[in-house]
Amino acid sequence: MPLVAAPNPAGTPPPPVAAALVQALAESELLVALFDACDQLCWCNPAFAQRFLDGLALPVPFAELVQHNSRRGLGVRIDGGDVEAFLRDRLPRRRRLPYRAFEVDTLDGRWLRMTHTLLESGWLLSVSTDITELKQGELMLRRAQAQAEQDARTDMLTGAPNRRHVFEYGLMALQCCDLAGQPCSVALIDLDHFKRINDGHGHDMGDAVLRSLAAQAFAVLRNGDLFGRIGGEEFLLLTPGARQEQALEIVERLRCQLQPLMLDGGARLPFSFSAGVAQALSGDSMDSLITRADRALYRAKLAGRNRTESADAGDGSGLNTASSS
Ligand SMILES: Nc1nc2c(ncn2[C@@H]2O[C@H](COP(=O)(O)OP(=O)(O)OP(=O)(O)O)[C@@H](O)[C@H]2O)c(=O)[nH]1
Repeated sequence: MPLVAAPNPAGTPPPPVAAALVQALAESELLVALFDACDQLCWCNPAFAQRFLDGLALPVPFAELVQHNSRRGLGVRIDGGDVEAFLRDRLPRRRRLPYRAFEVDTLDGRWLRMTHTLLESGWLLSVSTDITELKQGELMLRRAQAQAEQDARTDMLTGAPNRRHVFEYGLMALQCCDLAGQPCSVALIDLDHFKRINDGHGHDMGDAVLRSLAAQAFAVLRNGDLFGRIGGEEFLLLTPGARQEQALEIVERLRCQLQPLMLDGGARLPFSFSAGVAQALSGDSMDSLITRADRALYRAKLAGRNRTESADAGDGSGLNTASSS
């Protein structure tokens, strides 16, 4: 007999509709459960039973259901793993709102989106959907996005921050130091006769030298310092909070301790760099600051390389010379 639409679709369905509803719940992949006013699980559909009942006979108290599934390694993941504390916290809160929707992850690594509807009778209808695949996709997307953001800031050859990131971080550091009345210095670092290394040992060996310099620089950095690659064989060390003399000390420590590249067979390929150090003046941009460091670097190259020169009045800074070789 064809079903006739009920005059009040929200009211009690006629028996055939009620039977169809129960059948639909039985076949559904949704996890459906009904808890009575004393929080005993009184009815659930097969999907829920298969997942959480594991032979438990109904009615079963909510607390027992949680304990049972926690022991089986299938229950809700509980921070700190203290099931009793979880129950003490949750039991009074389960019926505070007429409707709640939330996500939980379970001990077997799956995710559920759950809804709790408090019925007028005081019973609680729980309907859950497995959203594990959705969550995994979301996680992969988040990881890919974080990786893309990291790649956009990183020089792929050396793993050091790239030019864009150095300039962005540098501008921020300049502004912060200026506001705080703190010094901020940079060292422009340029490998010496790098063309000769490329020509004499090959481009790959040149690449290995670039990587070696970056790795050795990371080892001398202080918290808040940044060492990045801003050009082919040109690097910038940014030292927020450091005066010119302190930046000079840091770069000199790196220069004097620089280890040669170890080649196959135990041979060593020594390399060096020259550097120019400059301290920011109020209102300096990254460009104006680097221009002064570049003039100091130029003098270091002219003076024979493998040395560090500091910006002085002649470079437009008005600061004293503090060179080292
Ligand atoms: N291996 C390698 N070489 C690079 C890279 N980027 C730039 N170079 C090389 O770096 C060399 C820079 O040469 P120059 O500008 O003449 O400088 P230099 O030989 O270091 O001489 P000085 O700076 O005057 O001491 C060029 O031969 C470039 O091809 C890179 O990513 N890898």
